[in-house]
Amino acid sequence: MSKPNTPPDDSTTAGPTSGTTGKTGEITIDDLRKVYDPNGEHVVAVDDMNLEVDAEEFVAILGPSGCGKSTVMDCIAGYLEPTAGDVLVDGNRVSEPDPKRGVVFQENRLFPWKTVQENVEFGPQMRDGVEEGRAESILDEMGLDGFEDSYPPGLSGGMQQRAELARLLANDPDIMLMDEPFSALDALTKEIMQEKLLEVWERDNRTVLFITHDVEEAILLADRVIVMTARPGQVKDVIDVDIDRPRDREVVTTDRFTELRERALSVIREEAERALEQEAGG
Ligand SMILES: Nc1ncnc2c1ncn2[C@@H]1O[C@H](COP(=O)(O)OP(=O)(O)OP(=O)(O)O)[C@@H](O)[C@H]1O
Repeated sequence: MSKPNTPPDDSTTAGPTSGTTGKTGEITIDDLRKVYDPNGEHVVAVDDMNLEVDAEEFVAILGPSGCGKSTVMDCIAGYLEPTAGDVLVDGNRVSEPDPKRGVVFQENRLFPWKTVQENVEFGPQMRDGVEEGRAESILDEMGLDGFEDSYPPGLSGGMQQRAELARLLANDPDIMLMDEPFSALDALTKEIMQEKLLEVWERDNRTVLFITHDVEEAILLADRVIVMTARPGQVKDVIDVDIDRPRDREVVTTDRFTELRERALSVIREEAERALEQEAGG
């Protein structure tokens, strides 16, 4: 990648902060366009996408399948270079991955040949060394006390995702980029993970960008829900989730939650139908 990236890839360096707030983790997506061109196919995944995410905000992204959600996230992570436009974090153009922008996918990226604790310590070890007792305390918080020496393949799906979250937190990220992180989990485990994430976020206030297909999950967790259009993806609707925090599962039974869910569903339905028409049209 050719574009300059101002902050060095060093988590010990105090990075620039967001304006006058002193907070870090502000994301600016500015006229983002991403075109894939495998075998000359020219797939415009995202076009004219604009979005500001405040430092420490929790934003969920909903949208029809294939509308470019993961593409946007991969550009923020620094895995993909935009075709046009910019992605800025705290005012600096993103051009490569950085542990300050931690990513969680549906399938974990744990090393199967390393123990849970070794996985959690791997990131810090590669940079400035492991702080005594830190991995243990994060694992304890994730409910993995006693599983430090287990190998990931021997754990349940929910425990693997908790270990994945612990691995991410060990890097002390400003931004957590989460791409359908709980969608492969059973309903109960998913609820437990949502509560765990809310607990961690409400305490640490890191910026979270959370892709999901689950409208209830988006509204339960986020400050704002962004609904994207069918491909090429751009922002179709922004829903402010004006429900008090801390939130618990009871909020899903409230009238306000139902109103927000209906609004999100109707916008997504419209865009999902457009996406289907596009597919049918080739
Ligand atoms: N590496 C690639 N090469 C070619 N086309 C790609 C590539 N990656 C994604 N695409 C296409 O770009 C579009 C957007 O894909 P993307 O994965 O960002 O969408 P998404 O909204 O995350 O989808 P889903 O909800 O199904 O996960 C899709 O049409 C997809 O097929």
